[in-house]
Amino acid sequence: MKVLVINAGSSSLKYQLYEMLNENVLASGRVERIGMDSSIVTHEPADKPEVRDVSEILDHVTAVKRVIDMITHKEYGVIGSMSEIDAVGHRIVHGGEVFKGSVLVTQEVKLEIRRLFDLAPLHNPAHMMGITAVEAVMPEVPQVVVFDTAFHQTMPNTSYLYPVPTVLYRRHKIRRYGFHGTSHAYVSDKAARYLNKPLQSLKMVTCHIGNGASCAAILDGKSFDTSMGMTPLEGLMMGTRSGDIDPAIVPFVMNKEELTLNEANSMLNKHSGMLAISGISSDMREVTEAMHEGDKNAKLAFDMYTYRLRKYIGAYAAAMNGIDVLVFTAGVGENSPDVREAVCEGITFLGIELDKEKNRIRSKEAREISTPNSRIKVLVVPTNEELLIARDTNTIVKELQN
Ligand SMILES: Nc1ncnc2c1ncn2[C@@H]1O[C@H](COP(=O)(O)OP(=O)(O)O)[C@@H](O)[C@H]1O
Ligand SMILES: CC(=O)OP(=O)(O)O
Ligand SMILES: [Mg+2]
Repeated sequence: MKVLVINAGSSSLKYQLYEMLNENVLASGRVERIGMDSSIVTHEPADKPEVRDVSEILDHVTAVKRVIDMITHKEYGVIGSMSEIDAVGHRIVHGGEVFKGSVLVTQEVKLEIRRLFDLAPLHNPAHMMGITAVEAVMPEVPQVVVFDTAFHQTMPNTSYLYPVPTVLYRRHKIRRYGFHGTSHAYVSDKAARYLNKPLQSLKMVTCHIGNGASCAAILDGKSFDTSMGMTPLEGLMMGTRSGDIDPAIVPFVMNKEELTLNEANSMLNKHSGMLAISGISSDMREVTEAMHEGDKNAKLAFDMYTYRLRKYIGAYAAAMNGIDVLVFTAGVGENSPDVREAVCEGITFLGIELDKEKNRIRSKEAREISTPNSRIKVLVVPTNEELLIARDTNTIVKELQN
């Protein structure tokens, strides 16, 4: 079976085409700047050179058509025609309390995703555009949706409720949902396999630190707590998101600076985090580089970022009454030895002993970076959200065919 995985954002659409027989990626790529004056299309076939193209792509339907053109192209395509695509799997950020696992797209499912627009205004409307675009271009092809929130639906109410009037939960479903669930699920499973131990027997903290960043406490193989909340704003300090702050700051600043709701939201989501503190960039590479060149604000941003991460790891070790495995993943977690070292060197009392040389080795494989004596195993596990989406899509569509 061939599965096309789509991660649609408001102005971008990323894709991967899988052959599920051997879980090979046939091609991947992205359309960026949808709806802007010049959109950029990047297509990476597995065995051919990368293709880049700048053109005008005004909406998601056109973007999906371009993707199909790319993967079926005579020269740089990887399949003969669109009819070879058996199913499409989508990443959906918010599944609320309704979706506890991946499902086939039906009218009802689409209605539910629409009902969740309120809870994820930046993400879910864009995903819906992806779904309707695929429907328009490939009406016969079954689609499956895989939710970032689903893995965290196992959290106990002590983890997911906020200490605010309970009417807010009953009326508006205000609670912690957590995100990056597909990634936390993938890397925790992979880490247990790497260590050759049953996942259920390990107390794990997984750190998905990319542009968005979240930690999860994994107990008995299930999500027990996670740092993102009702929206992907809570928790760790991120590229442009503040993470945890005193909630009283919001009405205070709105009043003092005469900010609208949108402006306040934008301040915390787009103009905070590492970008705000470093004054340089939201990108950890640029911040680290500036820090090594002696920039004080970059160093402060780096120190705050790693300090806040250590606090969460400590909190989750306490929450689970122990920790056996610490996992780093996503853009920063997989590629920044500086961040991993700063985090691990600050929590040695927990029983972490980092092998500094191993930590500096670059690799795309899952690997251990703690010493043999370290009581807590520290691993770097490259995430693969797309593969899990492809697997779920494959399973659900196969069941449909039987
Ligand atoms: N070599 C590197 N060193 C430090 N940070 C890196 C490196 N490569 C990537 N990153 C960080 O990874 C972040 C992107 O992570 P990623 O998981 O790809 O994000 P997204 O949330 O967009 O999927 C970038 O902002 C960058 O800071
Ligand atoms: C939910 C979320 O924060 O996603 P991303 O890391 O892709 O921004
Ligand atoms: Mg990501």
